[in-house]
Amino acid sequence: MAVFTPVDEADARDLLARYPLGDLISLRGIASGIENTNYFLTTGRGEFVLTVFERLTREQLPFYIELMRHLAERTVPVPDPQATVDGQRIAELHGKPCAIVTRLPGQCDMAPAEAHCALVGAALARMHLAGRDFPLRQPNLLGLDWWRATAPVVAPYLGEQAAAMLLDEVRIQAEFAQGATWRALPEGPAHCDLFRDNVLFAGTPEAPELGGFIDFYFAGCDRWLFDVAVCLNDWCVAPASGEFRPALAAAFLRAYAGVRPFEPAEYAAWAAMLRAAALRFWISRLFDFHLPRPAQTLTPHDPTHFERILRLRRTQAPFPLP
Ligand SMILES: Nc1ncnc2c1ncn2[C@@H]1O[C@H](COP(=O)(O)OP(=O)(O)O)[C@@H](O)[C@H]1O
Ligand SMILES: N[C@@H](CCOP(=O)(O)O)C(=O)O
Repeated sequence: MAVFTPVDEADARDLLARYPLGDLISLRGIASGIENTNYFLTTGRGEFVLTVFERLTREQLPFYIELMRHLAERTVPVPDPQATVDGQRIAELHGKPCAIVTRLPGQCDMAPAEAHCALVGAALARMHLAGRDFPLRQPNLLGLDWWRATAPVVAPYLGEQAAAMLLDEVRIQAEFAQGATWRALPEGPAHCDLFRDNVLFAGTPEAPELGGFIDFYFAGCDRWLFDVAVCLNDWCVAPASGEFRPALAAAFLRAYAGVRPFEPAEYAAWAAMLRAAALRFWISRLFDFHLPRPAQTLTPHDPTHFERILRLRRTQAPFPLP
């Protein structure tokens, strides 16, 4: 359950008094999610999501909030942060920063078909292109520097072989990030966590329509190919083994490349990037599993899933880019 900060109707009314969004009609806590407190908020002007930020500070939020605003303005389907009557998109509730964003239609689909993968691939490429003129810069805060700092912290919780693989992969990724191929990769604002639970679909399972992308709070400027690799490792694999499902991977990559064709450096970097994406989530899952935050009440995600995926990506040829 992801309501860390309880919000009652009186709180919501007080908050809404600062926004031109009409009166409160209903307020309902959202059970899923692991980072923030989220409520569905219905007002006289429509349906919104109220997020109370549990981890991010007010100073860290403008990058995420302005990025969503920038993308929404360019018709990428993402939550649109609403402004108060005095033009602020970040407010405060119970001493924590909060935001009200538009509610996107649909639900996530944890068993996607080719049609879902194609919709997400094309929209991800559109999102990357739409972010090119976004003026704020913030690195992916869970990128290489964080892997280097955190891998030695979590390695003692692993067996000898797994710890050796973890530290070896961090070393390889650090070398890779020093090279000309990495420097030539196109980059810009990236979602960095576009897993199946962060994409909503309307329509029907047979004829899905994209509701949009949510949960931008791990976003940062990174190589666009990293976003593609994060998606491939989640959307296009058999859940038990982590092996690629070729039809899903092909549908995703073809749709992405149909909007933004891959560049030569991206072909050269693809195998390393699939490993980087597996490493990123293996480390964060190990960290959440072995060193949970004091207030964390949720079951952490299984780290061994990404250990398995990393091992596969280190030993098998990658699914080819089109
Ligand atoms: N803008 C939105 N539109 C519709 N549903 C949303 C929106 N934002 C969040 N949700 C719902 O809230 C859930 C948790 O949100 P999420 O951002 O993933 O939380 P967390 O950051 O805590 O992981 C999502 O799975 C989705 O059901
Ligand atoms: N996608 C990450 C966990 C981040 O959680 P989210 O609910 O905020 O997307 C993982 O699967 O490890």
